[in-house]
Amino acid sequence: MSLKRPQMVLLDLDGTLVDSVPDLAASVDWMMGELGLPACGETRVRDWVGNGVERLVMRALTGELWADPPEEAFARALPLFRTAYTEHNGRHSRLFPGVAGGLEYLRGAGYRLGCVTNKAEAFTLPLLRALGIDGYFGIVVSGDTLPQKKPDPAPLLHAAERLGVAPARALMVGDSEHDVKAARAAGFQVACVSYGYNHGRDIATAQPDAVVDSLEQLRTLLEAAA
Ligand SMILES: O=C(O)COP(=O)(O)O
Ligand SMILES: [Mg+2]
Repeated sequence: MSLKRPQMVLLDLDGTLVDSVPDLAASVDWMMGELGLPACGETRVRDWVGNGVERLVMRALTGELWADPPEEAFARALPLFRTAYTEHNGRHSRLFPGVAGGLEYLRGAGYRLGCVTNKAEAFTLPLLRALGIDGYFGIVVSGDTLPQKKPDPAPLLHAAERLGVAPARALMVGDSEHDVKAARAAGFQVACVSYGYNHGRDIATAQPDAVVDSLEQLRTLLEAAA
């Protein structure tokens, strides 16, 4: 499907701009060690990223995507994870191939840019700075900026309002079904990257308007937009 030319592009963080799994997995595994529990490893953690820090910790404790651990275990685990991730965040996280070129193109072509992530703000801003990409975004909406996270449309609508763009002229670029659902509910167009984290499922099944293999391919997509 071809896109209508947007005025604003909002980019998801984990799995879209940044491969953050090595640092997240190291932090989860340190937390598990402190709790006397077995490590989870990068492969499982990759399938658990995308719904914020609290849900990641719940997934590590239960081994399930949507199960709730006992409250007491969660209350012990969350501060341990936060301590570890404050330490590890950005250490081994890297931009995915094509991100630097893609952001440069988008800025050069005059698109208003924002970052909308479910990652908590205390981790989002240092990570964007560590990777040298904080300067691209006119707005950053983190997982705890508002009471709602993606797949709720509120973070996307908040960014659109702040940047003065109508939802119909906005494009969300993400890696997971939560990005697609949030974009649909907000009345945005949505493109997804094929390389990110989507709980191990092919993102095409979430039916975004387009799938790209690198952010550099956004150029082709946007230049073809009507
Ligand atoms: O789950 C997280 O903490 C971050 O996820 P997102 O950047 O893909 O929204
Ligand atoms: Mg993501």
